[in-house]
Amino acid sequence: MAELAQLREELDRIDDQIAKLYEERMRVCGEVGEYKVKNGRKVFDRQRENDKLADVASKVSGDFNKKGIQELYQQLMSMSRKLQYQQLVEAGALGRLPFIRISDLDRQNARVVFQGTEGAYSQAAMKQFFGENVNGFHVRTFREAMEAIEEGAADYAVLPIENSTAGPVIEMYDLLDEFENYIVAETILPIVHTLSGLPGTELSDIKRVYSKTEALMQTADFLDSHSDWQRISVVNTAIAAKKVLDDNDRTQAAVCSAYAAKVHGLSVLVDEINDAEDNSTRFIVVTNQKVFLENASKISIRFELPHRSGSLYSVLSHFIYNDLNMTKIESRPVKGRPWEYCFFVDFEGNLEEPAVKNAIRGLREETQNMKILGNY
Ligand SMILES: C=C(O[C@@H]1C=C(C(=O)O)C=C[C@H]1O)C(=O)O
Repeated sequence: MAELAQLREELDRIDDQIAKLYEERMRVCGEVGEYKVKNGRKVFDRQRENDKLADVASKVSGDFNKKGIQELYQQLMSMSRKLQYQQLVEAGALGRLPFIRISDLDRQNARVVFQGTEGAYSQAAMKQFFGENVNGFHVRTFREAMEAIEEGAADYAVLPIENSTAGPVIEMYDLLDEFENYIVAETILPIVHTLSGLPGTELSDIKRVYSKTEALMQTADFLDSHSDWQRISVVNTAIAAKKVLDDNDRTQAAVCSAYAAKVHGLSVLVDEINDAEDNSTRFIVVTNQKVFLENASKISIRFELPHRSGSLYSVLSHFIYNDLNMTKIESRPVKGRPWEYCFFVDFEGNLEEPAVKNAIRGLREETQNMKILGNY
């Protein structure tokens, strides 16, 4: 058996050839890139790549090597594409994205919709973003809010997308996918729950506590210290507050925001009863136009991928290669196609930056049904 040093020398000789061939291949890819820039051709050619993978696999023996050379070529072709996308940037041929830059949102005159009722956290988020005097109205469901935007009954909707402790609002991702509405802003609202009741209520009077299931869960430690209180779920924290007022009963209390308590004429009996001190919810501001603020710094996109090993890995390389910081990824099943997934990715950037345009160009060509959900 040969010595290790000897074997390594042999590998070095082989690698010298591979490195030279790699450079030569990339040089030719650059020429292909020039041709494509000149003739307005797409960088990615799926058919050609599939043929190439089949061809190289047929030239080696054994499953292990067939798989290995295919992986290697996927990587090689991905580098080749990146070189060509870079050539597009240099030639100023990245094109225009179908989004219009604006300098401000008209917060004063906007008509804004939120889901829930008077005193809901969504309403607080709306006021936080649009101001106390906002021209707002509420609907019963998230879908109705999306419809109001799509139809133009409202200019903007303020909708929850993620809670710091409970995670994503899954329904919102499906609705963003379904509707032609776009995210133009986001606002993070600290969620501070109170125990509220009729003015003059003593804690010793209370027998029943009403709230939304999630709010009861987020205040479980506090409620556990009053284990004789019965916990009852209703659809919304603000509706719980309204019920306590309507029933005019001191044996009842609600877990709701201080704002909901105020709106429904209740007194805060105990403030800040949530278990996690930093409990907060991220709300998005949605509209029916493809616009983005000039200082926008975060982009949300969705796309589908072929059901093939390595496809997500290959697509995510566009963020790494363009030095873009990916901040979030979610996956959701594709409707009507069992076990296929659509991905929602957030990353930092503005649609006018070349690195962003470059990544989006690559992603659009290499994924299916890519949609920009907004830059905000
Ligand atoms: C080089 C080309 O561009 C891309 C890269 C390929 C490669 O590196 O072999 C193949 C197809 C294209 O997706 C080409 O079109 O031939």
